[in-house]
Amino acid sequence: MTQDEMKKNAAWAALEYIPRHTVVGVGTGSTVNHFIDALASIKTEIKGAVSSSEQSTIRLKALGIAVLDLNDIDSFSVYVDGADEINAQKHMIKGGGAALTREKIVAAVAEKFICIVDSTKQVEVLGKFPLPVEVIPMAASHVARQLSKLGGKPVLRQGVTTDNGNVILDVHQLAITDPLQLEQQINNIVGVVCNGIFAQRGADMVLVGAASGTQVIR
Ligand SMILES: O=C(CO)[C@H](O)[C@H](O)COP(=O)(O)O
Repeated sequence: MTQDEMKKNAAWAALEYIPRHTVVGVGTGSTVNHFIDALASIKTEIKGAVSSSEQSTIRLKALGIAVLDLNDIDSFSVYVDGADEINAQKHMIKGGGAALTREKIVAAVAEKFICIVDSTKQVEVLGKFPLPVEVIPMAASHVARQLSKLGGKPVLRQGVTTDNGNVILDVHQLAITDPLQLEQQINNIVGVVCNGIFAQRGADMVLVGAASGTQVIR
């Protein structure tokens, strides 16, 4: 089974956990693209979606799913998104697709975060995947210096501007043994908009697509 087939299995398995007649939170990425396809199959049974990126919005609308403004919604039940890495505590690194800030915002409003991944994303310690940090462009050098002091090797992601008009620093060589603390520490650097550690708001449930079937971790 290919990695993409494992992603697809996890994504379609999420349908079972989507409450009907409500708004659904939708993440970003290739795994989520499969989830959007799955969501289209029940589009008449949901009220619409809140999207975490322009990319997902385009796909949702193309498949006839209404996209709602987060500011018009007080709360909703379920947010479904992928991850670049996830540990046993359901803490994640996200932002490989540069959508981390909007993902964190939409996830914050959801009652439940369902993470859909293939089994290659499961790790013991976060940090092998370079940690994405969204930064105000004029602060990029300052933030890079501060991230270096934390032991990381920040690299500006070339040719990428986020949906919010910012840049991404990918921080290599971090062994993230205390995700909660590092998430907060990086947030405190002036010029940082958001970092890709999702520990304060981790996942509530993980669906792991593997060759042997889809595993549910609660
Ligand atoms: O955080 C993300 C986008 O910002 C994605 O969820 C993450 O990069 C995983 O992507 P994929 O499903 O393509 O492997």
